[in-house]
Amino acid sequence: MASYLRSWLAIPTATVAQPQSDPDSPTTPTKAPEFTFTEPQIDDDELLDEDDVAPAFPAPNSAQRAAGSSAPSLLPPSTLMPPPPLPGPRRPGPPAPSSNSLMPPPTTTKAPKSAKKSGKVALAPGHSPLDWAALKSSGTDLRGGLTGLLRIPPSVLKMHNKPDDAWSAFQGKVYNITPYLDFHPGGRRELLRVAGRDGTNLFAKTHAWVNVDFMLDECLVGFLVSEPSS
Ligand code: HEM
Repeated sequence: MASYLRSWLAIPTATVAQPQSDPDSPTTPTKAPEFTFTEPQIDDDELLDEDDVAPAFPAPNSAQRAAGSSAPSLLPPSTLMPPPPLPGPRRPGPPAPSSNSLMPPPTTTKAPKSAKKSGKVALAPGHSPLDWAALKSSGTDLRGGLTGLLRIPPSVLKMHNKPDDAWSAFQGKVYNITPYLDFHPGGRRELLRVAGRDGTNLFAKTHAWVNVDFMLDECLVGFLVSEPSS
């Protein structure tokens, strides 16, 4: 096969017909060279190359050939390959823990020493974050009766420092935190620490990742302004 392809890829033999040079007649037009394509001679035997030869069957080293038969046949068991050995008994593994084999390895039973105690409190039933979200979107007044937003100086903020009337400022915005007290995952006491004052720093130290603007948007009462000069 390969030699057949080679013969096709080879440049065909070209015979160039030389123009008849006649020195006496210079006006004779010069003929263009003629190309003659010579078809390659393919020997029939060449068409069958080693690539085309089918693999021997049965394979030269097979049991069938050893038995002297060209077709598969039922051979006496003595001529067949022996079956693979059966898996033996399992090798003994590492020794089982002495106390209870169902216990996890001792390395995972101890709590990590560096784990910080969570400051979260158990919220009363009906005070989950989902309940807070539901309350916010219920249309209930969470601003303590205010209809507009106020300009609130620190002296006014200070006056709202009781659990039933608690305001706190976070990043320049003043919120009525009273309705949120029982919903705060960190507990009422923690949140009341910032009642009547700016809680921005304490908030950022505790959980900067919490979105206060979103959590308390319905509790916004106004904006923190500097004390008016008298
Ligand atoms: C009014 C603004 C506040 C909102 C909306 C708020 C909201 C939250 C939220 C959503 C969590 C749960 C955080 C989490 O699961 O990762 C939380 C936890 C907590 N908050 Fe607040 N918080 C506020 C103010 C404060 C302030 C001012 C303090 C501190 C004085 C505080 C102390 C805590 C503590 C200690 C936790 C528990 C953190 C933990 O150990 O997981 N929070 N708060």
